Amino acid sequence: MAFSATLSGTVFFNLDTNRLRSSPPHPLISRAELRRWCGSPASRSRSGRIRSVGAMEAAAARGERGAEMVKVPHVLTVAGSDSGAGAGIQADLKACAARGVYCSTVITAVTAQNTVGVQGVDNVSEEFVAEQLESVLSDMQVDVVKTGMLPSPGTISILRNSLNKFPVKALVVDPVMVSTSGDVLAGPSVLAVLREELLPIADIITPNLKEASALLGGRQLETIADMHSAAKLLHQMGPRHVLVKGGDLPGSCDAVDVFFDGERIHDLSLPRVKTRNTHGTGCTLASCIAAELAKGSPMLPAVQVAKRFVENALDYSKEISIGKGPQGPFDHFLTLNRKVHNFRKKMVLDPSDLFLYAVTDSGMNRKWGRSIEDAVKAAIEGGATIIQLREKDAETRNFLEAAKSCMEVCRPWGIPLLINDHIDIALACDADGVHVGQSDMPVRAARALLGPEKIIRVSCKTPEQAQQAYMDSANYIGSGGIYPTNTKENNLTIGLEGLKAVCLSSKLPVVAIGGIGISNAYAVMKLGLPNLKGVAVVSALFDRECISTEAKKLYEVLSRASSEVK
Ligand SMILES: Nc1ncnc2c1ncn2[C@@H]1O[C@H](COP(=O)(O)OP(=O)(O)O)[C@@H](O)[C@H]1O
Ligand SMILES: Cc1ncc(COP(=O)(O)O)c(N)n1
Ligand SMILES: [Mg+2]
Repeated sequence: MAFSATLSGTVFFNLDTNRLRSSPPHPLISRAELRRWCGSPASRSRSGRIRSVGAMEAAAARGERGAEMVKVPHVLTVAGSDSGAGAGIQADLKACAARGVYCSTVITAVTAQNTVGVQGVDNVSEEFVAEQLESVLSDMQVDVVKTGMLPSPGTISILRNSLNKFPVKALVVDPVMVSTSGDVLAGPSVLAVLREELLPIADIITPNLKEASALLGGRQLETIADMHSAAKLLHQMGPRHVLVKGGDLPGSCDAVDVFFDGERIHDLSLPRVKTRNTHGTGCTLASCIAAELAKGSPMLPAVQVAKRFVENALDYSKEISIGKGPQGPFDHFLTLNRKVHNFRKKMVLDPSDLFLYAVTDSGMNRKWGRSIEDAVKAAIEGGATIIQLREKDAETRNFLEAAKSCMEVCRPWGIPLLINDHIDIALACDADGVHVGQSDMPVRAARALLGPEKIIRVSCKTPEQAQQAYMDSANYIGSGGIYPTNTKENNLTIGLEGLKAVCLSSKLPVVAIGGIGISNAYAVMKLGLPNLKGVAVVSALFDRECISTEAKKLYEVLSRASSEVK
């Protein structure tokens, strides 16, 4: 297939001929230089990596060679500012960032707004809207334009002219008119020009019930059947697709939006989240649609993804409290509601946390008829300094529930909780980190998923593995099996000699594991090895009748050994 990527209009690559050329030939950059900068043709064409001549010149001026540029999907939002940052430009920026898309902004109005309502509106002059549009569209490769508050007919005409001059891949029109608080953001004067100039060139319009009604001259919209008719009538005004949003549909326990593509009606339904934090849902939905379109999605999947994103964000944010008014903003990044505020959150590992490392075992808890939360609680009461959940045969859903409950147990004590192997579960319950074995997810990949603040423990049997763990940005090492153990099948026993070799070569703190219990913990700690910060135990705690008593005894033995070697 002839694949010719037009790279910023100046550099072309053709897969058939395998040739790169700059057009016209660049006076400063030779063809060989061009090829070197752009990297291998195969990787570039597949990943869409590009380099414009302008960017190459800038890199050359900085003395850089070989770096690649990546074209990112780009949404331009033309909308009003919300000082409370729940809706408008601010929601658009957050939505695009959350969806991994670059967002530039042309501000049409500045509102003084909070969770109570809109206290003031100051429209940006039409000339200055035009100037912002020219600045962005003439320079940046905008894929999709999304509109929000367009407060005057003149602003709409200016936008239409800019889009004629700088065509984009798609236009998403959210015909913002009234805020959810009931305040007017764009009066009836915009209706005619909106219908005549913008709707006909829109790829999708996303009115809520009030806006659909206003566009249709005050038609009553009270049922889903009304929304179907409205979608069809609005489609006749020219947009390629119509989404009539039913966030405000009275008496429905689902949030139903009606999508019409000119042929088929789709009722898009998701559970209605019970929350006051719905300020900005419309702006967010339209921005997410724009973001998905900018990534290359077809329309219906873009709308479905966007709707799920809004529902998910509302669900995550249902308990957050910002502002005193009836309609709060929500959290686009799904982070504000983590229940960490009252607790000491471990951000980095303190090596002394490794002292008595308790690793749970579902089989043993079952045998003794204990819940995992109770087992963890007892271990902590007895002196365990860190917990690792190792639920080899639990189903993901049950494991996540157990992990969440154990987090509730650990947090008030300031005890870190790690998840064995399952990075998804660690992320979902906001655990302090993970433990990975040599055949699990590689540490680098785990780090990329977990970010810089989570703890990663990796199993190492040899000095080479210990060095690799350090280079891969693990936080510490679990080394073993020190003694033979029943907990892990076919586990090579490295003995105290093996532990010594790992500890002496490791730049990371080490915790010893494997067959350690009350009878031999002393011998391990008594080695007094540099970096050896503690022992990890499974059966010695969890395969005993009284976990907290065993933990206490172990803690005492370890304390005695470590005070003797100091
Ligand atoms: N409580 C809710 N739970 C789930 N989805 C909702 C809720 N409220 C609104 N939505 C969804 O958010 C999007 C925005 O809809 P809506 O609130 O009607 O628009 P606007 O913010 O423009 O008034 C729609 O997809 C709608 O279904
Ligand atoms: C500046 C500005 N633009 C748009 C909205 C609508 O918000 P919603 O997303 O709740 O419809 C708003 N309240 N303020
Ligand atoms: Mg809206």
